[in-house]
Parts: sequence; structure tokens; C-alpha cells
Amino acid sequence: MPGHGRMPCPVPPKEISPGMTLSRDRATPSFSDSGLNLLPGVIYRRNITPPWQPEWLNDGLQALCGYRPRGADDSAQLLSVIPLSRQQELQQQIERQLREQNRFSIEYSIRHKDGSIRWIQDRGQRAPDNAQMIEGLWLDISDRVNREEQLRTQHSQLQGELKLSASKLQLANQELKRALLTQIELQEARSTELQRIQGQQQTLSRLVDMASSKRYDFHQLLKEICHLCCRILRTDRLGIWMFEDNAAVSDLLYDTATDAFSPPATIRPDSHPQLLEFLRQQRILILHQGDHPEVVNELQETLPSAADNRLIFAPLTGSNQTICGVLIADCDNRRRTWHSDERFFLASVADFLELQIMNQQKQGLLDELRAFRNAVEQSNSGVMMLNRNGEFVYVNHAFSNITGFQADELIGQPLLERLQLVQQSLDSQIRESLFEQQALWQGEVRARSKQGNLYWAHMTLTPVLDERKQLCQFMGVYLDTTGQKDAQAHIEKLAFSDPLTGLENRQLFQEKLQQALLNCERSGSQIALLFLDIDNFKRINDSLGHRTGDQLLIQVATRIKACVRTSDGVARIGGDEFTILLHEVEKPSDAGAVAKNILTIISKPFYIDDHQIMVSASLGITLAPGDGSDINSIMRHADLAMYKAKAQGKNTLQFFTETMNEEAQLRLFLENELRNAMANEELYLNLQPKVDLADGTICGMEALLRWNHPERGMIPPDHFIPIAEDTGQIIEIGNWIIRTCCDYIVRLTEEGYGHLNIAVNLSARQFREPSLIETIKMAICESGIDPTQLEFEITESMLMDKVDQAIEQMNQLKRIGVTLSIDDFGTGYSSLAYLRQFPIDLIKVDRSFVQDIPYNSGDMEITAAVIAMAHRLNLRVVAEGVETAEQQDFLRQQLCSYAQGYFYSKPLTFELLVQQLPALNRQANNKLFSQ
Ligand SMILES: Nc1nc2c(ncn2[C@@H]2O[C@H](COP(=O)(O)O[C@H]3[C@@H](O)[C@H](n4cnc5c(=O)[nH]c(N)nc54)O[C@@H]3COP(=O)(O)O)[C@@H](O)[C@H]2O)c(=O)[nH]1
Repeated sequence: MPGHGRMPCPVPPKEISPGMTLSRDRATPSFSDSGLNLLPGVIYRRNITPPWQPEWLNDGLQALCGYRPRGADDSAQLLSVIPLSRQQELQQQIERQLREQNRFSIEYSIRHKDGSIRWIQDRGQRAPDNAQMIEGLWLDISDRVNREEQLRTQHSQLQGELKLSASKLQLANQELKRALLTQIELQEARSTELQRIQGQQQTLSRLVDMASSKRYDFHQLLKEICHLCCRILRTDRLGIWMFEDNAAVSDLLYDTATDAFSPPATIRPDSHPQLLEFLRQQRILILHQGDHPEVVNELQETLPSAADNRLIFAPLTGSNQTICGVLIADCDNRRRTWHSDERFFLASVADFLELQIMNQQKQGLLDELRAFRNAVEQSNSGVMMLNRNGEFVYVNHAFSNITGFQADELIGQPLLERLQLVQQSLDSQIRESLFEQQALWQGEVRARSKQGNLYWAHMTLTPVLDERKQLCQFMGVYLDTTGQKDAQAHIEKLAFSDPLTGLENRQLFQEKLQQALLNCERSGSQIALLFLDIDNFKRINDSLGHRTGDQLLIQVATRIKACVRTSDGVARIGGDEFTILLHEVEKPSDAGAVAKNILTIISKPFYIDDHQIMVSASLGITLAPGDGSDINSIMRHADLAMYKAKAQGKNTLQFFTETMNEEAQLRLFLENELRNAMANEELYLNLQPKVDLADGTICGMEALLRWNHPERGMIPPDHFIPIAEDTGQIIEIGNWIIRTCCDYIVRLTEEGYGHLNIAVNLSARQFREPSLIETIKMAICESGIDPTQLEFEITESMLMDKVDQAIEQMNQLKRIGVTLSIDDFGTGYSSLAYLRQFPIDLIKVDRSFVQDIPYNSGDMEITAAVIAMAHRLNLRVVAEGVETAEQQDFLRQQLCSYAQGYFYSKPLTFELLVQQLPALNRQANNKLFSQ
């Protein structure tokens, strides 16, 4: 307060304790004598310097302060009735006025002994006799001041009146006028404050409007806060920093000078622990220069102005009570005063912003929740929420679709009652897992829908814990796996069944067989395995097509199944191969009876696509555990028995015997040994002469293959040639025979027997081999023989399979110029019609017709007929297996061209033959003509 301004005294001066009195100086004049005691107020002479030691006082002190002046030895001080906090300032004012005017007049409050406040006007001047002393007067102005106080409490409406009154009344009293002017200043200050507050409120209203606007944009709102607050607070900059997980996620700084926003330096919460600590404690933190050096230090880098300027901070507290941001106003003016309304305003803005942040977070959470709910609602997977009792509190559409129950039919209902699990044992498992162990349960369930349909589902139920780790609910995922199960079953069926007939496939059959063998072992019972192969099925396929073949197989399967019990097994394990497993077979004849039934029923006509088809089957039977105790051996034994049945003329059944096993083992042995036979030169050719029945000369030879095994000795061709056929080795062997025979013809020619020919047996596989023609051509070409000297014997059965192709192959052979004959004629049911088409030169009457001549008239008639027919077809005839003169004579009578047999010679090695040829010629001539 400048000049003579009043100093309020709101608190009792602690320097003076009640009961204290002021002293009278030793030099004090007698006031009663002088009459000064009659004057109002306190008249004093005191030291100019504190503590204002009085030299003399009048009695007015007691009336004004309640203290009695005392003797000169008391050390009372006038300054002690003045509050300590004001003393220094008062002293300075008095000294200043004395300096300027040599006197002073100041109003201030003192504390009465009774504790009450009194206002005084202190007027004084330096003592004329001592510059260190002051003489003055304390006048009690409490009434006036109190009155002024009352006036001050009046509001703005009085201001006008006061101003009016001041001008109209033209107060004579200068003191009152000054008081009134002071009032006006106060009112003006309040008006400014009011205006500021109004502006602040408008700003807040505007922000609230923005926040409630439909076009609400949080970032825009932040900008507006910066902008408006800068203006209303008259600050130079205002920034908002926001943190999340210790990182600034958004920061914005408005600069009044440029009226522009810029990204400020980043404030990372973890780099400003002191600042955070302050912000946590205070709603508003004002940073003055020199204040809170620890905070200033922290801000040195990010906010260098923190050290120079005044900053005001308002923390932003998030929903979890942690500081999520800060609002900072920055003012270049170092003497800036932050009024309480401004602090309040900034705090209000911070409150508002916190609310917006929370709304933002809430909105974000709501958006997330909404998105999550939408996702769950639209999910194809069934989702359910259960309360702690296992009752539905939520289900999505997919769950309703799977179970057939709508949400309102499920909510509040217990899960296990509604699902109606078929596997009832699961109920207790689920209950135990969820309610007792509070553990996750998942598994495949078979349940019944509301409509009563059974379905499969995969269910996962997970306990959900709250923040206190207490079970609050269960979350469940429910997937309809019926389609998957069906597909799986279908795949399993495909994997274990024959797609054509629907019978079991080999894998399933073998698994069942394995199980049956184990049962036999345990129970001592017996099983039978039947192995069935349709005879000549290939012909049906080739002649009527695969579709008909397939239909036949389906019908065969049906007929087989009709012959066995449902507990027995029937499988198709190959093209036309079926296996049948008979359980609990008491004796072999029981299995035999079933097998016969099957053969009988299969031999009955089948009707497919207007075709009546007659087939037969060959069937092998093996019994377990007698014939074998493992799958492989009994399957092999049944197979061997079936082959045996087939070899025995088809349409028959054969029980497995150990001999078959031995034969099979021998075959396996031969198969392996044959691979090395050629390389080891164990194979060689014998030649058996043929005699011309017209002149008794040797006209040619038949080449017959021999195998001299180093350990087993001579192995008959009947045994190893079929194996060579099966393994394909016959091609290599056959080529070698052709080349060897060409070589023999060359050597015979060299020996003078250039008229002799050699007949080579062609196997079926060789005959069909496309490279045969080239091989023969090459052999003839390389040897340079006359091709007619080389003869090829082809069996009847080879020709009857794919006749057209056979004829074509024969034509090609004939084009080379070789001689062709049909071997084993009469055994293969060859049609005479075909015979005319075959480009052949000779027919060989099979040994079986010759061997019983002259005892079997039937064979004699057939032989005679074949010879006659051959003549009619202009073909020559060779009779084989001639062992007796009677046979020779009969054949000669029938005009058979040639004869071959032991009667003339057994097959001989080339060397022996060449050596014996002259003798053989003589002997043959003798045999024919010497009788
Ligand atoms: N693809 C080929 N097959 C061949 C070849 N070599 C022989 N074979 C065929 O093997 C079967 C058995 O032949 P094999 O044991 O050699 O028997 C032949 C003669 O030894 C035998 N034969 C001849 N004369 C008589 C006789 O008076 N009595 C009697 N009991 N047996 C006799 O007959 C067989 C010749 O038969 P065939 O071929 O039908 O003229 C046999 O089927 C041979 O064909 C070969 O190299 N390749």
C-alpha cells in the first residue's frame, strides 16, 4: 500500500503476549501536569529504529492498547503491539516518508491487549532536538476503518452510487475521498477478476459444447483447449502431453506468438520422476524460478524455459489414478502472477480434459467391446458364457444354430441339462473339472438338439477369473463337428472298404484276421480262410468290357456274402480275388461245405446288361491255427491252395497241404536260382530228331531246353519254364535259344546236313513280345541260314487268346520266311474256322493222343481225323511221343507226315546228335521199312 495506506492485521501479533505492558521512559514529562493525558490517542516520543523504545508516552496507551505505561526501568517497546510480519515493512514506509517529507502519516492495525484489532493513524516527525527520535501521535481510527470495511462489502451496484456520491458530494474530507477511491480500485480489480472469470466460464462452456457436439473430434478439442487457454490465461504457450505405458502418445504445443501448433519435445514419464511426484500431490503446480530445482533439473532438456520462466502445470489423472498426461502453460513474463481464479480455471480445464480422456478411453473400450461382441455374434463357432453355477448367461447365434435352442430358451438354464449329452458319463467329468477343479474341460460330445437330432460337437469350457483371481464365470466354445465326423467315417470307410463291392478291403480284412487269430489262441477255436479267384475273369473283361466285369464282381460279392454268416468276413483283396474268413470252424469239412456252396452259387448264370454270363471260380482253403498262426502264412497258404485248385482244372476247391508249401518253396528257390542260370551256363539245348514217315530219314529236330543245376541236377523244363515265363526271363532265354538254333543249323550245314531244320518252342510271353520279329530277323541275318530251316512251334492255347493279334504276329513271322507249326494240337479246343486263317505249315498231334494207340480207339480216331483234316487244309502233320512200332504203323497208315518220339531217339545234345546222325538215320529207316 503506497504512502499512507492501511495495513490489515488479520492475525494477533505473536510478539506481544497478553498482560504485557509498555514502559514509560525515564525522561518522560509528567503528562498529568501538562494535560497531555487529556488528549485522545497516544502521544509518544520514541526511538526512530525498532523496537521503537519510547522515551515518553501519555496515558492514552491504556485506552488504545490496554497497556499501562510503567516505570522507566521497563523495557517496553511500542513496536511489539504491531504484528511481527508487518513490522519491517512499516518501518520501511515510515523511514521513506521521513526521508521524503520529514514526517509521516500511516494507517495500520495493532492488537489490543484483549486481543481485538484496532486501527490507528500514526503521524509523526523527527524530534527537533534529536534526529534519532520521533515525536508522534497514534489516533484511534477503528470506527472509521470498520465503517469503510462495511462499505467495501457492498457490491458493484454500490460502485456507481459511490462514484456518483463521490462526485456529487465532493467530499471535503480528503481521507474519506481517498478511502472511496480505494474502494473504486478494489471494485475495478474485482470487476477485472469478474471479467476474467466470465471469460473462463465462457471458455469452459465452449469446451463443453465442443465435447457434446456431434462433430466431436478429440484432437481438435485438444487444440481448442490450447488455443483458448492461452488466450484466456494470457500465456505465451500452452501444451498438452499425454502418456501411455510410459511413452508419450500425443503431444501438442500452441504458441501464441506464431498462432501455430507444433509438436513439442517429448516428455517421458520415467525421465521425470520428480515432476510426476509433484503432480501426483498437487492439482496445480507453479514453477517459479529457483523453485523446485529438482523438477527444473529434470525439465532442463525437454523444457529449457522451465529454468527461466514461470510455468504452471496441471496433471491429468486417468481412470486408474495414474498420471496420464499434463497440461503446461508457459509464460515469458517472469513476474507473472497466477491469480487464484486462473489456477482454478486451469484445474477446471484439467478436470474437463480428464473427463474427456476418460470418455475417450471409455469410448475406445466400448468400441472394442462392440467390435468384440459383433465378432462373437457373427462367429461361425458357437460361443457361450456360463455363470459360476454353470447356467447360461450368453449364447451367440451359432450356438443356437447348433443346439436348436434360442438364446431365451437357454439363458438361466443349466448347460448340461440343455445339451442332453448322449455320453452321460461326461456329465460328471465336466462337473468335476469345472466346479471342483475349476479347470478347463474340452472334448468331443454327442448331444441331442432341441429337434431331437443327434450331432457331434467339440466343446471347450474355460473358467474365467476376476481381478481377485476368483472364479466369476465360464466361457465356452462349441463347434459342430458332425460334418467332420461324417467325413472322417467316410474316409475310414474308404480306407477300409472296397469301393466297388463295398466289401472289406485287404487292410481291414487282415486286421480282422489278426484279431481272429488272437481269439483262436485264447479260446482254442479254429478259423478257416477261403481264397477265391474267378476263373478266366480276364476274358470277361476283355470280351465284354470292364463295366460288365465290374458288375459281375459286385454280383459275385453279393452271392458270396449270402453264403456266410454276418459275423464272418468277406473281402475283395484284388481284381477278381476274394477272401472269406469263417469263425468257429469245428472241422475242415464245415469250411469245405461253405466253399462248395460258394462255388455252386457262383457257377449259376449271372445276368448283366442283357448278357447271360457263366463263370466258375477256384477256391483254396486253409485252417488256422493248424495250417499257420500268422496272417502272412495263412494268406499265402490259402493262395497256394487256390492256385492248386486252378491248376487242377478250375471250378474246384482245394485244401492247403504241406506239399503245396514245399512246391511253393521250391518254386521260390528255382526263381532265385534261374536268375544266375544263364550267366553260369547251366542252361543248354537238347535236340530230338523227327523222322519223315515217307522215306524213313531224319528230317529235322525239336530243340528242348535243359537246366543242369549244380546242386539239384537236371530240372525239368515243366518246372522252370513257367517260372521263367512269370518272371519275364523267358525273353532273354528264348532269344538265346533262337540264336543258338541258328548257330546249330549253320554247323549242321557245315557237317553236311544242310537239309535239316530245327523247331523252337515259343512260350506265350515270347510270342506276344513285340521285339520277337526283330530278334528272329537278326538271328537269321547274322547266321545267314535259310529261314525255312527255322521252325517255330506255337501252342494252340497261345493262339486262342486274342486271335487277331496272334494271326498278325504269325503273318509277320511268315513274312520272314520261317516255318510255323501248331504244337499240342487237339488240347486247346481250337476252332477249325480259325485254323484256316492261321498261316501255318504244320500241325503237331499231341502226345496224349498218340500214347494210347493202338489201345484207345477214341484217340486213334481223333489222331486219324486230325491228320485227315490237316491234309484237307494242305498242312503237314507231326505226331509226337511215338514210342512203339504200332504207333508208327498207325500213323503211317493215316499218311501222317512226320513222327517224333523215343521210338527213334530221345533228345540229345547237339554234339551227340551230330555224332549219331548217320546211325539215327539208319535206325529210322530200318524201323520203318525192315518189318
Ligand atoms: N517254350 C519252351 N518250351 C520248352 C522248351 N523246351 C521244352 N519245352 C517244353 O517243356 C515241356 C516239357 O518238355 P520236355 O520235358 O523236354 O519234354 C519234351 C520231350 O522230352 C518229350 N518227349 C518227346 N518224345 C517223347 C516220348 O516218346 N515219350 C515221352 N513221354 N515224352 C516225349 O515231350 C516234350 C516235347 O513236347 P512238345 O514241346 O509238346 O513237343 C514241353 O511242353 C516242351 O514244349 C523250350 O525251349 N521252350
